[in-house]
Amino acid sequence: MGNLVELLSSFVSPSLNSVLIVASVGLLAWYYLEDKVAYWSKRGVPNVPASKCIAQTLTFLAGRKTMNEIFKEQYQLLEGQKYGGTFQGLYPSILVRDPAMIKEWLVKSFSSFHDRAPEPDENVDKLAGNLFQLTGDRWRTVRHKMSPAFSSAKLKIMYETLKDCAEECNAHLEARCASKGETEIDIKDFVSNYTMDVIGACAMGIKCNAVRDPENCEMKKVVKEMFAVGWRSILFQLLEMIHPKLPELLRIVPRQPAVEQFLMTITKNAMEMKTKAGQSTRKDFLQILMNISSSESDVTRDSNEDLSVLEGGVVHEGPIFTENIIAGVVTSFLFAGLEPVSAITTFCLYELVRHPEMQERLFQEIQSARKESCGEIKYEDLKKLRYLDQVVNETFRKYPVASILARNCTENVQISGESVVVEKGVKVFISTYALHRDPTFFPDPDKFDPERFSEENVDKIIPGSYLPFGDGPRFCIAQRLALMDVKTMVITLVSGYTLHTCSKTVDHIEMDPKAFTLNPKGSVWLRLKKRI
Ligand code: HEM
Repeated sequence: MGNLVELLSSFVSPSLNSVLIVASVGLLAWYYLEDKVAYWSKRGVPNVPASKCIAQTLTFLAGRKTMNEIFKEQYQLLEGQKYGGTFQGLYPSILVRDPAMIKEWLVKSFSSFHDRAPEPDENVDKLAGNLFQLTGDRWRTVRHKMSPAFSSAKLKIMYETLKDCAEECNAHLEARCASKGETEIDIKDFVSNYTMDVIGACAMGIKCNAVRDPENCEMKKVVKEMFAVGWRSILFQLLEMIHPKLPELLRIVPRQPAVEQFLMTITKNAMEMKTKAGQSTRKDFLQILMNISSSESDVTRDSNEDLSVLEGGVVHEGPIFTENIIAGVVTSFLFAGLEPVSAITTFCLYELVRHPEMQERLFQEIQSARKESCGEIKYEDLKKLRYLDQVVNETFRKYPVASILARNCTENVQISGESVVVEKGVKVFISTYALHRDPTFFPDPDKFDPERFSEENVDKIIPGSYLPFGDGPRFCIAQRLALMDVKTMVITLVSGYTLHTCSKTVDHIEMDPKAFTLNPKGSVWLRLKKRI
């Protein structure tokens, strides 16, 4: 080969030589790119062209559009299709639109779509050993062992923690209302402090003091950093667009190393403190993980969760609850538990301000539950609050905070009734934001209407069209905790205060284009008036 190049070179001038080399490289690159971008067209699959997808991702990275809007645009471009091809950079992915197909892929065909992404390299990303990112049997084992942490018995204990945190919020608000009987407040920030206290206590058994002393809450700062879209996360995504494994090869993680360091250290310190303190009766997530790790777990199977699919596979043998896995799982709970819960609570309170009649109906419902329960809303009473359930469900419909579901195709699968084969490695996306705002499934989607979830109407919702917590064996492990968390805060505020607009309340909440979840942009101001 070397001789051939030399021979050819002797016939052409050096400048012609360079032109030939550049042209050949260009031609090869063209064939490579052409093959990539024509992936779906060659297979006869309707698709959003790669050029459009790349342009959309760049608008997200430039902070001009939210990821939800982009997926909604793609969903609309594929109008009339059950699914369609899209691209993540140069790599093919599928956006599923049809609720029946969504159900099938998330639930029935789970064995072909059991991961969210290919297995990460934990040597590069030390926190990658968490439930979101774990794959295959290791995910199966961790999920199986962690599920009992969300059983009814454990939730009942956590409810007491939630109530303590809500009490602290109430004391803070009462102090603010002391002179005038009312106060104006950035409810987004306030609720996020409450959520920080709750999740710090539930995840690690630590007191974050975010409500009492927000300025000095280190954990809150770190969580903010974790979610911030900075140059690292932008670079990470640009590299991923070229090749999904490129960031890993270049040892780039989407967050600052200091964040990782802080979280590893705080988990390690908390573990050391717990070990020193001896066997604790507290059942925060870290304690449960430590118990599993030392094979002293006293957790029992949660009868409410169907683990049959999990049990269908091989449960991983051998020690997997390493320090990194424990840190990964527990910190993923911190992140999963903070932004979505505080965002949904904020949206819910904002809608209640916009709909005073709903606020009043909710207040009456809570009051009568209190009367029946000697003045206190107990864990068991939560399920009696039907209207609260409707209001919260409708908030999740209009604002599905975790609005994009992702799966990685783990083996070639033929689409039912079609010749198209989804190849191993193709990413699958579901935009709950687009589904929840599709008038086919939810008429007049911009209207906040809790009646969609009334006893008479709830059965009209098409299975697979309403998925605030995902579906199938990988649905949100903490769904019931999240609902309890949101409801406790709403009960506290609606019971003690009437919620109103103030001069700083916006007419329409804009979404933060820099957030990965659906999150209000900027502050959300409300006026709280103490009930007498
Ligand atoms: C409003 C609150 C929340 C919402 C809307 C929400 C939503 C979701 C969604 C949509 C998924 C993906 C499901 C799927 O792919 O099918 C998920 C997964 C997950 N969530 Fe949540 N979540 C919330 C709160 C929480 C909390 C409080 C925690 C932890 C304490 C948590 C922990 C997790 C974990 C660990 C997963 C990954 C589960 C797995 O892959 O096995 N989430 N959540």
